[in-house]
Amino acid sequence: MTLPVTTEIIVIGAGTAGLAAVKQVQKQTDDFLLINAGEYGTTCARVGCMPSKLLIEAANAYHRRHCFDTFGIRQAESLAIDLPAVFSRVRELRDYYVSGVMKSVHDLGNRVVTGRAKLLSYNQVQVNNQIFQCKKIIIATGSTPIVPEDWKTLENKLLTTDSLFEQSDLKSRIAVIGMGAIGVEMAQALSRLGINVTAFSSTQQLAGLTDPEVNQSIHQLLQAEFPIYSGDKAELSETANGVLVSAGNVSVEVDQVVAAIGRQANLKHIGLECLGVPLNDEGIPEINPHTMQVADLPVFIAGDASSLNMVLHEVADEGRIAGHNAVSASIEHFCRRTPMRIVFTDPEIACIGMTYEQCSEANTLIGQALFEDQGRARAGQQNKGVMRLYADKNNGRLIGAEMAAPAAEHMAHVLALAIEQQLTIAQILAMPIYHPVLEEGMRTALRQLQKQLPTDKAFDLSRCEAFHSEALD
Ligand SMILES: Cc1cc2nc3c(=O)[nH]c(=O)nc-3n(C[C@H](O)[C@H](O)[C@H](O)COP(=O)(O)OP(=O)(O)OC[C@H]3O[C@@H](n4cnc5c(N)ncnc54)[C@H](O)[C@@H]3O)c2cc1C
Ligand SMILES: NC(=O)c1ccc[n+]([C@@H]2O[C@H](COP(=O)([O-])OP(=O)(O)OC[C@H]3O[C@@H](n4cnc5c(N)ncnc54)[C@H](O)[C@@H]3O)[C@@H](O)[C@H]2O)c1
Repeated sequence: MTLPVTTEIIVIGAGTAGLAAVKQVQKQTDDFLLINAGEYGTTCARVGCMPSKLLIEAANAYHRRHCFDTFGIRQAESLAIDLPAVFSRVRELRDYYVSGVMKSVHDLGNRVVTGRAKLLSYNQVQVNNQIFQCKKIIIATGSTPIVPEDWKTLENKLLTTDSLFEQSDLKSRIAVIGMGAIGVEMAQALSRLGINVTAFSSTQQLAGLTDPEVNQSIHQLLQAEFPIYSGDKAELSETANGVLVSAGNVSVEVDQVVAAIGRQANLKHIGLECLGVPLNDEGIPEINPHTMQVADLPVFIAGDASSLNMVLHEVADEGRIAGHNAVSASIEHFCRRTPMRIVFTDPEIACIGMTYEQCSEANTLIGQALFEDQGRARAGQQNKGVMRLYADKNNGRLIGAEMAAPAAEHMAHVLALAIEQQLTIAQILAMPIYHPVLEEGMRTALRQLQKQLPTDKAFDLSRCEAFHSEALD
């Protein structure tokens, strides 16, 4: 082995978190190295957010044909899906998104080292038989789909989102195992693309929802499109023709399986044992979510690797916090944003702020809106789903929301801002809401909350002074 190479900062992992950390580090110094193993281009652009949304867009576009007749558009039955063409577009646009990331990595020039990093101590990293000595280490190694050892023998009958978007065609019967965000998104998309999908969920709760009303609503809507067996862990065994999926007393034979049973942090073989801090069952040390620091060591863990919140905007924040603290004279604490998760099913699922489960029953009021009869939703044949808003009984503030509703992705952002700003229901109702928009549904839920509060129920508008002009007053 050659003499150690010294550098100020080492960032391990060129994903969204790692690249965000590098950007932050570059504000102070160019004395850093970015070490990456595996493919460049980030999980988000390569095999995550972007290709999954591309597949969903194609599936939803095709699915719209079911309401064409209602709109007076005929001969929808002559439309057909061309799966190879669908996947080809997914990859073409995916490659475009990836190329943007590749350019930013390329611009880092010889600051980038390709190879698998392993920690030797809190200030030494080994890559390709070379030792690098540094002052601070940022670990942003991402996560990997969980695949039980005995499922791996199924080889190409078993897909994950790492392989799904590489397919040029799919077999006709697919089981999706796990109904978290990935499972519900992919099961609905594949079903809408004409695949005979059967879904399995070990829990009754879909996509992390905790509100039983919202969960029941989306469960019924999805169940109308494909069967969902929930409550038991699925087990797989190979058959001559495919795979037998068994859960409780249900057994279904399929051609292929998509495993969506969660993701695990890529920390297993990185050598965290050398840090001398306790590791949990998943091999993860305690990480301060406001600093991203591990204990009081010069080591930070950010992004999916931290397992704190595997969604992109949080992952990017964690990278920035870690990068900032790695080059700062002292460790700074940062507030985290209002929690927000959006799952791109139709209707979309969203959870903002406190979940139903986190709200105290004694201190929480609930306002609800059903979208079945909502004006704009009916106009667009999107009239399904429910929104539930939670307010603090004591101060009238909005504290959380769960929904499965059309355009939830947009309403979620408005609600997140309101929660972040600690607005009361009366203050939120003071904003203008246009007509006819889906947000009028949200106003229904807000008004329901307002009626339960001891504040002014009569008017959404606040009172002002008279103008003392006959014409205006
Ligand atoms: C199918 C799917 C859909 C998703 N959809 C959404 C969505 O709609 N919205 C949303 O907000 N989030 C979504 N996510 C989550 C989001 O994509 C991830 O949270 C995010 O991409 C994780 O970024 P990261 O930087 O932590 O990891 P990554 O982008 O995975 O980067 C980690 C990098 O580290 C490298 N690495 C690993 N080990 C080592 C090592 N020992 N040495 C050197 N390098 C190493 C890896 O090869 C990789 O290049 C989705 C995820 C998936 C899988
Ligand atoms: N729209 C989005 O924001 C989005 C989309 C996709 C993924 N993601 C992120 O990716 C991460 C991973 O997503 P995920 O859906 O893979 O994981 P998850 O942990 O959210 O869900 C996995 C589900 O599989 C179930 N399960 C586990 N073993 C099972 C078995 N043997 N049989 C049946 N069910 C089983 C679990 O009970 C759980 O409900 C999430 O944390 C999410 O943050 C986000």
